[in-house]
Amino acid sequence: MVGAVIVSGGKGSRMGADIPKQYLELSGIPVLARTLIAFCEMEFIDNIVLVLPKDEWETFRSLPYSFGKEIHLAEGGPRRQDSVRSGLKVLEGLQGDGIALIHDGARPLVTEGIISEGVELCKVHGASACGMKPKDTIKVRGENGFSRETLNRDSLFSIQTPQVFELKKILKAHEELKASGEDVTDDTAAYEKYIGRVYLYEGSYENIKITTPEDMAVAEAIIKRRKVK
Ligand SMILES: Nc1ccn([C@@H]2O[C@H](COP(=O)(O)OP(=O)(O)OP(=O)(O)O)[C@@H](O)[C@H]2O)c(=O)n1
Ligand SMILES: C[C@](O)(CO)[C@H](O)COP(=O)(O)O
Repeated sequence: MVGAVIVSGGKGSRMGADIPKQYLELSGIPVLARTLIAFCEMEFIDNIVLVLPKDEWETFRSLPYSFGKEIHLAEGGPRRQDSVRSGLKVLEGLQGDGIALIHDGARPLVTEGIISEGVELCKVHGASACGMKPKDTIKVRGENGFSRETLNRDSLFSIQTPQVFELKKILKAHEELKASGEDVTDDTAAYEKYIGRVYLYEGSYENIKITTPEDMAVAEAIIKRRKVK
């Protein structure tokens, strides 16, 4: 079985909006609804778990959308990794084992191709995550503000979601991570620490994370361009 955990338990503090960023509308449809629709349209996805702060469950249930698949709710935690763990546990209750896709609720422009390629590559390599080569030169900045080093861009990859794993393995990695008290910024880091390597494939420069206000304008422009194409 294949399940998706969509994490939307964050505060959206960098967006600085009056409402949680997942309810901001892009061409009339909330960010989170766009993300869920993308996953609900995929026939091979058996289960969808949405991680949300408990006090947003009613707001979510009152959204005027029928997603065509049951959306199971899990409670968000203080850090992204806590929200992911919470979602994976609910997914384990639903399907026991199989494959788990983990995706940011704040990445509404993910495509069918990116999702299905991630699953296929996970089946071949054990784990996969998409990303893109950075377009800029990447430097290490020293504490005093001066440049310290220029990294070799050929081997750098800016990581996105979905990230795809065997459910039991990524849950084990997250349980170990919790016990260790360490922080990570994505699930590949948890997997690499306790399980093994992750195959990295090309996502899209359009698969952006809605993080700061200008991301909304960029996302609107991408949606308009897709309509014209
Ligand atoms: N405790 C958290 C923190 C983040 N996320 C989710 O992880 C994704 C990526 O996080 P980010 O874009 O950083 O969202 P926020 O944490 O909400 O943003 P900010 O850091 O600006 O507050 C988002 O879909 C967010 O809702 C989550 O489920 N639980
Ligand atoms: C998971 C992620 O989107 C991969 O790029 C990213 O690490 C999330 O980071 P954030 O600081 O929680 O936005």
